[in-house]
Formats: sequence, C-alpha cells, structure tokens
Amino acid sequence: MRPSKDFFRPLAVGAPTPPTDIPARPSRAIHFFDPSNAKMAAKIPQMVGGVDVLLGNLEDAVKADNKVAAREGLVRIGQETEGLGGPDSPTQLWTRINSLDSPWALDDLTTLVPAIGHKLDVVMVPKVQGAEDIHYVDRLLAQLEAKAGLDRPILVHAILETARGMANVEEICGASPRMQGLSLGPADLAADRRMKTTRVGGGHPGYLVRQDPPRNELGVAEIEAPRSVFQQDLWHYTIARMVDACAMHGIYPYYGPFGDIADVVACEDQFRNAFLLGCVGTWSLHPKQIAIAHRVFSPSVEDVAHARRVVAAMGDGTGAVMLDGKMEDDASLKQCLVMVELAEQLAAIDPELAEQYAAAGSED
Ligand SMILES: CC(C)(COP(=O)(O)OP(=O)(O)OC[C@H]1O[C@@H](n2cnc3c(N)ncnc32)[C@H](O)[C@@H]1OP(=O)(O)O)[C@@H](O)C(=O)NCCC(=O)NCCSC(=O)C[C@](C)(O)C(=O)O
Ligand SMILES: [Mg+2]
Repeated sequence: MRPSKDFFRPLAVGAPTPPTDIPARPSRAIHFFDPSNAKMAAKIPQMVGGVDVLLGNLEDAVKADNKVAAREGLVRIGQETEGLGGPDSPTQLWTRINSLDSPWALDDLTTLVPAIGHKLDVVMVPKVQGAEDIHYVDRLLAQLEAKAGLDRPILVHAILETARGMANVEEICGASPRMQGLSLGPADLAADRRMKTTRVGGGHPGYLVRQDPPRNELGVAEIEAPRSVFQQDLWHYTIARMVDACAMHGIYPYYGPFGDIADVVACEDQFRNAFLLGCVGTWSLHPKQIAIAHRVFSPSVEDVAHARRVVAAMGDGTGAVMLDGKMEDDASLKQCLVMVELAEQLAAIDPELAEQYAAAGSED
C-alpha cells in the first residue's frame, strides 16, 4: 500500500523531518535501569560503551511514589553522563515512558523531550493497543521537538503486551515513520490473554508434546510407559508474528524480559530462539544478562566464516554451487549476506568482535 503523501512530513511546524529508513544501529541488549534507584543510577556512567542501549525505565517496576524521582533522575543522567545517547554515541539512550492511560505519561514526554531530547534516541511506549496510540505519541513528539528546536527526530518503539496490540501488530508497525521496532511484553500479554502462567517471559514445563506410547505385542498402546517429553516455546507464535510485521515495515523486532535472573542458561536459550527467528536484540534486566545478550545476538565466528565462504563461492550471486556437500544458491546467499552485514555492523562498534570476525575471514 502506498503511504499518504504526508506520511514523511513533520507533524508540527518546525519539527525535524521523520526518517524514511530506520538505521540498523546495534541494539543487542537494551539494559533497563530505574533512574530513581541510587545504586543503579550510580552504575550507569561506567556502563556507557559496554552495552548497546541504556534504557531509563519509568513504567512498571518503578514504584508509584518514585515516578517523579525516576523521571528527574533520568533527566539528570541524560544531561550529565558523558558519551551517552545521540547519533554518535556507542551506547544509545532510550526510555520507557508510563502507559498512555496513566497519570504520568504526558509529564514524562513534556519533561524529557525539552531536557534531554537531543540525547534521547528512542521512546519505548508500553501497552500499545493500535495505531491510534502511535499517532498520539507521534504528534506530541513532533510538537515538543519543534518547541525544543531539535534537529533529529526521536524514534518510537512499541511493546506488545495486549491481545489487541497483537491483533493490530501490522498497523502499529506502519503507523509512523518514527517506528523503530517492537518488543514482546510477555508478562502483561500473558495476563491480558488469560494465559495460565505466572512468569516474566521464558517457557513453562507444562507446555509440551509427548512421544507416542510404545505398543505391546498385541498392538495395544502402553500409555503408562516412560516417554520423552519436549517442552515447547510458549512465545513462538507471537515472536514470529512480530518478526514478520517488523520485516514488512523495515523496522526491528526484539525479544523482551527474561525474569528468572538466576537461570542464565534458560535465558540464553530464550534469547537464542528469538535471534534465530529474526530478532535483533533483547532486554537485559540485570547486569549479568548484558553479556548473554551481546553474545547471543552477535553471529558466531563460525557462521560468519561460513557466510563469507558462500558469498565468495557464489560469484555474481546467481546459480547453484556445492560447498561441503551442500547446495548453495541465490537464496542461501541472501541469508549469508544478512549474517555478513550484521557482523560488519557489530565489528564497527565492538573491537573484540572485529578481531574475531577478521580472523574468521582470513582463514579462507
Ligand atoms: C531484578 C532486580 C530487582 C534485582 O536486583 P538486586 O539488587 O536484587 O540484584 P543484585 O544481584 O543484588 O544486584 C547487584 C548489583 O547490581 C545492581 N543492579 C541490579 N540490577 C541493575 C540494573 N538493572 N542496572 C544497573 N545496576 C543494577 C544492584 O543495585 C546491585 O548494586 P550494588 O552491588 O551496588 O549493591 C533488579 O535487577 C531490577 O530491578 N532490574 C530491573 C527490573 C526492570 O526494569 N523490570 C521492568 C522490565 S520487565 C517488564 O516490565 C515486564 C513487561 C515487559 O512489561 C511485561 O512483560 O509486561
Ligand atoms: Mg508490561
């Protein structure tokens, strides 16, 4: 569908022109912190450069009594933290504002944009229900940007955490040229869908398939015999829908929170599933989840080396060749190019990865 002629025009006189393409800035880990928590806030300056995104969370997980302190704390951090946020920073600055039906969302935006709008890369909007929520934020941001004299539009990221939001996922992605991406909000979404879970993301041992029963010599199924069970991914359908909606609109899908901080193994599995399905990153709720996210959402050295071999073997990119007993063709080349491009983007911001990927290339 052709967008209206005004789609890429500023929504307020004097506001910066919205982007026609959303840049693929590395955002493997979106690290959440509560700016009203002095201990967490104190750690932020030393995290700049060590994590792709720092997100000052103002919504759930911040106590109602601390909402103003969190907002003011984020302003202070945005103003005082060197190197944080803006187009040239190694670490983007994002915020999650309060939900649009809360008493705080309006003040969040009217405070943050004039104070730190030049540093703020992305505003994450929770509990987005449909395009109307994005239109509201879009217009308000344009008015505030114009008033503040900003020359760069702030991007918008929606969290999918209601059944209605999921049903409207495509129109949410296409609601504004500011749309940067989507994250999964598994806890609120589970509640809204009336799923019978109590966790923040991750799987559930009850969601499984069971191996067929063996049969005895009379051909009767022995249903009490021991059988393997395979736990399934509760979030597969949702993430796959998000990935398609984002890919269709040229924006970026992210997993979301994994609340079992102690279970770093299952966390890594959940992140990897999302990575393999097409997500570009995830959230980190605790410092120890940052390294997991960075590791998982960076292609492995082996995959990059293989992808480069396929690119080299495919010459002009058409036809079919055999490599290690496998057929490679135009379509497998395209997958390999996704991997190589991502490796190049990450190498540009991560010297350690750059070295590993360079070595992977030189082996061929
Ligand atoms: C889980 C908690 C309570 C454990 O906090 P803790 O203090 O018990 O952990 P710790 O292991 O004892 O912490 C060690 C040190 O790290 C610090 N620390 C700890 N966490 C952080 C952090 N994030 N950033 C920076 N520093 C952090 C902490 O202050 C402490 O500092 P210290 O050594 O000086 O004493 C804590 O990590 C936390 O509050 N994390 C953020 C939680 C959050 O943002 N939740 C909201 C996102 S999930 C969500 O909203 C759902 C969703 C999408 O809406 C939906 O599915 O519907
Ligand atoms: Mg939520």
